[in-house]
Amino acid sequence: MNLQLQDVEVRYTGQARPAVDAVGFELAPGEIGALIGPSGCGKTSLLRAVAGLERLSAGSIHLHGQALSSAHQHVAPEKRRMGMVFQDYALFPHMSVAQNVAFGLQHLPAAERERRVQTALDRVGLAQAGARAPHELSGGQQQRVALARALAPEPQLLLLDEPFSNLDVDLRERLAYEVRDILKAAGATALFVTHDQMEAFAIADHVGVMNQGRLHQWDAPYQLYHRPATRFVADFIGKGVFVPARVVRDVNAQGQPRAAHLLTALGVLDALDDCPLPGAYANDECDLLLRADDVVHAPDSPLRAQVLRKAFRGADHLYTLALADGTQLLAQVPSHVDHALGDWMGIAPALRHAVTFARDA
Ligand SMILES: Nc1ncnc2c1ncn2[C@@H]1O[C@H](COP(=O)(O)OP(=O)(O)OP(=O)(O)O)[C@@H](O)[C@H]1O
Repeated sequence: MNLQLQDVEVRYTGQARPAVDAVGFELAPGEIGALIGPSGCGKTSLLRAVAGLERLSAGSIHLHGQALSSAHQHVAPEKRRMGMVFQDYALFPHMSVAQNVAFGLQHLPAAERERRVQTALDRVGLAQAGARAPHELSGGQQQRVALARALAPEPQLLLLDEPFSNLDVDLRERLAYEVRDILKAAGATALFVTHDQMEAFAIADHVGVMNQGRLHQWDAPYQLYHRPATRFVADFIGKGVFVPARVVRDVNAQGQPRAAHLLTALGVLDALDDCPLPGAYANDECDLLLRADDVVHAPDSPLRAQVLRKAFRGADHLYTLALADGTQLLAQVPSHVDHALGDWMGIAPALRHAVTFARDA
């Protein structure tokens, strides 16, 4: 196992609560991890702790089995063999692109240094740019040079702190996919922080969702969206609402107990994978997560909902709807289905598995 964090805690003096609170996860060699969460959740503090720029008050960090940080031990940042990429590129303006990339390679013989610089520039698609000055390059190209500089010393772990936040939206998205390809081609193990979940999903194999210092879930993007472990993750990732549901099991015509199903304002939801069993929640009452793509447009459906709001998003509309009993839903509907505010439209539930949580107090 490459990077291993166990019960990591970071405390700043004068702060009542730890900035990072009992966080643990593992990142295998060649994997890319991302940390996301609302502002102040502790993701930057955690990344800095891995880099050795913050000390731990509890827990431990290991890389390739070597202890780097604990409450009693602290390997200096420059001894950790980690590369870092920051949001502001931090290229040296008076050096050429090649000199920037060679910066961490001074200990190597000239020929080897030359080879590493060329390989790193090749990897980021800037093989011809070595002699140019940083200011002659676009923002995206400068960020790729910063990536080449971090990759050139072949670090055991690459840390990226909001690497795209200074770039415009179009470029960010393109560069995010490119960076994934570059890191995978280099076989690099990387951990990065971003506030943009789409970016995290585009790049990372595993994404950690943090809130108030705690890591709520460390999982593949698909799992975060479809199997959120906590109500916070369900809320933070993707669009959705919680609707009250009751877990029931009744008998079929032959008197056999049927699979458990859910009673909701949308009707009876059955044939669900992973439906909770009766008794899973107090009084069998829970809240069901309904994603915008769990509710589909169904013109002939007897289930009708009124359009409260709609947001045009190109390929689809995101409708905010209300059932006759006032229950609000979100529905992602192809944009040619164009209802006016106040219209009643037919809808149907289309979920395959139930994500439920204890009823919010
Ligand atoms: N040097 C510091 N001294 C004291 N408190 C700090 C320090 N750095 C961060 N904090 C506090 O620790 C908490 C976590 O901050 P951190 O910067 O890690 O969060 P973040 O998730 O990266 O936020 P953002 O997305 O806004 O950068 C916050 O409450 C912050 O105010």
